[in-house]
Amino acid sequence: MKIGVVGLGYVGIVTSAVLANQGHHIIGVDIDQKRVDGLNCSVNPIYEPGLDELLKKNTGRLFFTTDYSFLREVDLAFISVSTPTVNGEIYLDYVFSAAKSLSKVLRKDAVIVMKSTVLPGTSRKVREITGIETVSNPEFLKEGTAIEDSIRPDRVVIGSTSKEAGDLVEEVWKFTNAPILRTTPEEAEMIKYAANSFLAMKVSFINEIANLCEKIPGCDVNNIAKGIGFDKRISPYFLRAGLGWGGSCFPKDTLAIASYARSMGTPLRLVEAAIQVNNERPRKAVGLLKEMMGSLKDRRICVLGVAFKPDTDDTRESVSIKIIRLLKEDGATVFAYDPKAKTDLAQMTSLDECVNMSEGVIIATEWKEFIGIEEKLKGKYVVDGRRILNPSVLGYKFRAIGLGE
Ligand SMILES: NC(=O)C1=CN([C@@H]2O[C@H](COP(=O)(O)OP(=O)(O)OC[C@H]3O[C@@H](n4cnc5c(N)ncnc54)[C@H](O)[C@@H]3O)[C@@H](O)[C@H]2O)C=CC1
Ligand SMILES: O=C(O)[C@H]1O[C@H](OP(=O)(O)OP(=O)(O)OC[C@H]2O[C@@H](n3ccc(=O)[nH]c3=O)[C@H](O)[C@@H]2O)[C@H](O)[C@@H](O)[C@@H]1O
Repeated sequence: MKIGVVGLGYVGIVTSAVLANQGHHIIGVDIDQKRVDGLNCSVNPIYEPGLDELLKKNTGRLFFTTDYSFLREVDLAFISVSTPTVNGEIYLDYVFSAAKSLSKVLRKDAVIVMKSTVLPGTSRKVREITGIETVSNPEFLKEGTAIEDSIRPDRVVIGSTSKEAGDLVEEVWKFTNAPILRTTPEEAEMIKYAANSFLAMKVSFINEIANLCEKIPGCDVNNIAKGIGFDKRISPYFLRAGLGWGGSCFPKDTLAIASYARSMGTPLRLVEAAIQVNNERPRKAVGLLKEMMGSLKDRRICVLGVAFKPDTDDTRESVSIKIIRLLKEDGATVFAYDPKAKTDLAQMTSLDECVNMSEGVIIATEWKEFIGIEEKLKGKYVVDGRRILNPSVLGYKFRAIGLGE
């Protein structure tokens, strides 16, 4: 098929590469000229394991442009533009702007596929604006394992009002062999928010249990997570206690659905509580350090990990960035190291420099590279925010999330 992909970010580039690899011809459109020029010269603006290789392997079937008119002949066009929250509410202008541009160029029998995460009713509105069948096909990939998640998703959700349009989208994802759920567009949109909210809530739940475990001598939240995770009804996933959830999606999606629900007169109290618990996590990390070090004024602190999670260079809503800000507010001099991500807020150094120059260390992201660095950390005040260190090696200048004294 000839497929358009509008919005070349994490989702758009991965979708382009994966579908090109299935033999489709992809025309990717973005408003960012630099991004498009880079992609046409095999310069990938994002880091995602395996993505560079997949893009290179399929260069013959991938074309990137800022010009929507190249989409005239496509059978379907994905919308994968950003849907941020502004003042706690979803901002849909990028989606509607993309839809208007598509309406000027697409064939009337083409299909628009909404991959962006949008509130219930948005895909239907895009259909009204464009006069073109619009199918909701939410994306569930995780950064860091985006290609694998896209090729082998747990399920594919297709929400359509037209059976034929839904069938066309089903045809595209048939290769995944994943269970396919056909729904209304609103149900598909709601499934996406319910999934992200539930996962975020699960993490906030274990983080609250971690807070309690810290008060109980001999109690380690990791063992509690293991113990409850064996129960198939709970499952072991998304029970890693730590410094909370960041990234481009959980924070904005929980806020968007909570605010939407309030506007409908049915607040999502559990989701709101999960957000509140999460908002407290950065201060928690700094608090644990202060419990050991006292005032942080003019003290040198190393933050290990800047990305919101390992295997990505994405720092959007990263807990680490929030921790760096809090440390600076307390007057600390902050150094940071991350294998892939960068920030202007702290002095970026190598791992060894970061640790050696500092009195205190906070592990904010669980990169593999930080596993087994206990020897390097000896003598420093350490907060293990992601539970990757062996507490018995580090002794008394050490605090870990969810570990009772
Ligand atoms: N990042 C992720 O892991 C996931 C993201 N999503 C959802 O997918 C959507 C996209 O997310 P990301 O890929 O992270 O976004 P992103 O911010 O990385 O990329 C979005 C791209 O859209 C472009 N864009 C904005 N307006 C445009 C327009 N009118 N025409 C053409 N291009 C335009 C921007 O220049 C940018 O390159 C969001 O709704 C997000 O919630 C869903 C699942 C996973
Ligand atoms: O809508 C989206 O954009 C995506 O959001 C998340 O994916 P992602 O944000 O890439 O990363 P996750 O692996 O879900 O991690 C999110 C945050 O939760 C934290 N987390 C995750 C799991 C856990 O057990 N504990 C924990 O603290 C991570 O450190 C990270 O900060 C969802 O997992 C995807 O299914 C969804 O498609």
